[in-house]
Amino acid sequence: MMTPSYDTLQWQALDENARKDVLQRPVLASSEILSAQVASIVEKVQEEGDQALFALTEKFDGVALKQLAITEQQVEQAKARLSAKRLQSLQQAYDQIFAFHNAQQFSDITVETSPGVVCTLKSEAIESVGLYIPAGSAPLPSTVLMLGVPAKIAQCDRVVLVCPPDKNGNIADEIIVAANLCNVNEIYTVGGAQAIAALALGTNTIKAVNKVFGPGNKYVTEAKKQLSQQIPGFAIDMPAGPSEVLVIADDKANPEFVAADLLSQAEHGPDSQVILVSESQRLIEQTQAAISKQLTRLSRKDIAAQALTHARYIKTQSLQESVEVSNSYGPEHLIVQTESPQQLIGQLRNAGSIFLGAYSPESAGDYASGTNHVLPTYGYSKVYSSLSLADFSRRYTVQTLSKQGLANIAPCILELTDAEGLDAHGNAVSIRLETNNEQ
Ligand SMILES: NC(=O)c1ccc[n+]([C@@H]2O[C@H](COP(=O)([O-])OP(=O)(O)OC[C@H]3O[C@@H](n4cnc5c(N)ncnc54)[C@H](O)[C@@H]3O)[C@@H](O)[C@H]2O)c1
Ligand SMILES: N[C@H](CO)Cc1c[nH]c[nH+]1
Ligand SMILES: [Zn+2]
Repeated sequence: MMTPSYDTLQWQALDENARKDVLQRPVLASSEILSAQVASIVEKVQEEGDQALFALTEKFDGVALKQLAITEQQVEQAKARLSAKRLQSLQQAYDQIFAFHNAQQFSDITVETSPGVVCTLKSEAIESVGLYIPAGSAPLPSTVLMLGVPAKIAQCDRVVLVCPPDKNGNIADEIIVAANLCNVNEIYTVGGAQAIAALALGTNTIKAVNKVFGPGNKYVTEAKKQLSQQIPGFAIDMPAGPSEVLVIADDKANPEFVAADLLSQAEHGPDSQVILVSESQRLIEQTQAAISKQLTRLSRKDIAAQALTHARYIKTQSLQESVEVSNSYGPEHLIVQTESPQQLIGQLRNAGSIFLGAYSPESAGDYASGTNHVLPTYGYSKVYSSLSLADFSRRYTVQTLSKQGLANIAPCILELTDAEGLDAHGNAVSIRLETNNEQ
């Protein structure tokens, strides 16, 4: 097991460059090599289609698959193997996620911006969507619900799920059953960058989709980025990479709770990043002691210990300064365990999902409170939103102007077409007002 780092950094003592270094994501260090590796996987899928999917699965997942598609019979078998308790928990999580996302339904917005000028904002489901479910390190059925529930509510025509195989070539029963709860139409056993390439480019077996959703490791995230830049009309949800959590805690926080929260994300993978920011030296030291004690009891202690080698413990001068550190890092998850966390809402910026108070662990949002756990990482929470129902549809506008409505705004339009020197635009307005057209 690797030795976690327990250095405490005094924020005040760091200059601007040192502060940037401290808040850098660990995975970005090798980005050029990563980009070349992923580009060659994408090229192989483009050239060889299904054959590449089988070959790359054998190379990276260590299994020789006979087929990619999961059959209806396999879905029924997966259901039959799960215990009643597990089925009931999947159903309960589904119901709560459904409740929160169903409340996000869009209604048309119609505004008569000027007499006779009627503008409407409408929404329509994206036709075909691909859901990436990570399973390299741990199979994540909870992610199926986070992606499948909004896709179902949005009524996307075709919902395709991809997931890497385990060492026996299988997808976890819980993933298949969760997909079935969400009415997913197709399930394929393939993961990594090659799965994203198949969804974006299409192969004989896996037809291309319009948009790919879901988190994944650095290969998956890089493939999403590259393909969305290369293929016109193909989109991705967001860069949702290795998990991150930043905890702001004050002197009154329970160090055992804080340690448990940090470990809960450290166990995702060696690339996960966990950060504690506090103005209390005592709380930091007690949390470090609690981490080293709790770590030894975890089944994934080796993975968590690796992530803890780049953990950060940052001592600030005040709660206000802790908030500033968090805002400049832009964490995927932000947990606030302070005396009055509600008072910080409004000041807390750039976080994908915020958990307030001692009894709001991130695990609640990861599984079952109802919010979405697919969230921007790498600091993209500064510009991307957490996943929601809106991501599964597109908005478009419709407008209708009466002749009088057009006449009312014609002087404004003509003045501006003149300013831009675009006569044909102006003509498309004036020709209508000059013509006696009864239609
Ligand atoms: N941001 C979010 O919202 C969110 C949510 C859930 C999970 N996550 C993150 O998702 C990630 C899941 O990662 P994972 O690895 O467990 O599963 P994964 O399914 O993302 O990746 C596994 C695949 O990676 C490919 N791969 C492995 N080694 C490779 C190599 N050397 N070269 C090329 N391809 C290779 C393989 O094809 C394998 O199937 C974790 O980092 C977790 O923290 C993020
Ligand atoms: N914390 C992850 C997002 O970063 C989501 C997850 C799934 N299962 C457990 N956790
Ligand atoms: Zn998690």
